[in-house]
Amino acid sequence: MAPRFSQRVEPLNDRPIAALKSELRAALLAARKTFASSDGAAASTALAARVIELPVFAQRDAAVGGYWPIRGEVDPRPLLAALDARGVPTGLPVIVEDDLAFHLWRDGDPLLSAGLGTFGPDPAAAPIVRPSILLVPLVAFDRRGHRLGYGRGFYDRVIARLRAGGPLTTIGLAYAMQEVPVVPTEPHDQPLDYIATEHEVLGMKSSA
Ligand SMILES: Nc1nc2c(c(=O)[nH]1)N(C=O)[C@@H](CNc1ccc(C(=O)N[C@@H](CCC(=O)O)C(=O)O)cc1)CN2
Ligand SMILES: Nc1ncnc2c1ncn2[C@@H]1O[C@H](COP(=O)(O)OP(=O)(O)OP(=O)(O)O)[C@@H](O)[C@H]1O
Repeated sequence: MAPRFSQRVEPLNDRPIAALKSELRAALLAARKTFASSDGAAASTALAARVIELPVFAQRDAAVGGYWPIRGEVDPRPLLAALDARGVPTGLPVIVEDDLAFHLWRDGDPLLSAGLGTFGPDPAAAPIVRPSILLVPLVAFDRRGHRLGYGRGFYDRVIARLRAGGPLTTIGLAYAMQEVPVVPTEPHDQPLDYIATEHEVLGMKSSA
C-alpha cells in the first residue's frame, strides 16, 4: 500500500547543511538590506572607530585587503580611509576564475567591474598586494567566528591560500543584527580571527 505522505518531514538535524545555509542566507540577506538602508552608514562609521584600535593594524608591514560594499554589506570605506591616513596599504579584490586577486586601491582611485556585480581596481594598472589582514564581508556570523557568505566559497578559498603563504589575520565586518546562534559549517569553512560590529569586536583566538 502506498504511504499516505509521499514526503518525509525531516528533523532539523538531518537536513543537508547546504540547505540550512541557503535558508539562513536568504533570511539574513533580506534583513541586512532593510537594516543597511536606514542604519548602515552610522553603523559602518561606528564599527570603523572600534576596529581601528586592534593592535594588528599597527604591525610593521601590515597590508589590508578590503572590499567594495554591495547588497547592504558593512561599508568598509571609513576604515580603509583611516588606514590610508596612517600609511597602511589597502587593496580590493578582483575575481580571477575561482580566486581573488587583491590590487592596491585607495579612495579616489578608479574602479572597474571586478566580477559578479563587484567593483575593484584596474588589475592592469594597480599592483598586487598580499594582505596580512583581510576584512571579510559576510551575510551571517556566530560567536564561534563562523561566517556565511554568498555561497560561492571565494573567501574560504582565498583565506586558505593566503594562510598557506604566511601570517594572516581575518576580521569579519558585520552589523550586530547579522548574528545568529549557530552558523551551520562544513569542513572547508574557515573560522575568522575577529568579528567586528558597531557594538563590539569579538576575538576568537585565546591569545586575543
Ligand atoms: N563586496 C564584496 N565583494 C566581494 C565578495 C563579497 O562577498 N562582497 N566576494 C565574496 O565571495 C567575492 C565575490 N563573490 C561574490 C559572490 C556572489 C555575489 C553575488 O551577489 N551574486 C549574485 C549574482 C550576481 C551576478 O551574477 O551578477 C547572486 O548570487 O545572486 C557577489 C560576489 C569578491 N568580492
Ligand atoms: N578551500 C576550498 N577549496 C575548494 N572548494 C571550496 C573551498 N572552500 C569552499 N569551497 C566550495 O565553495 C562552495 C561554497 O561554500 P560556502 O557555502 O561555505 O560559501 P560561503 O562561505 O557562504 O561563501 P563565500 O566564501 O563565497 O563568501 C562549496 O560548495 C565548497 O565546496
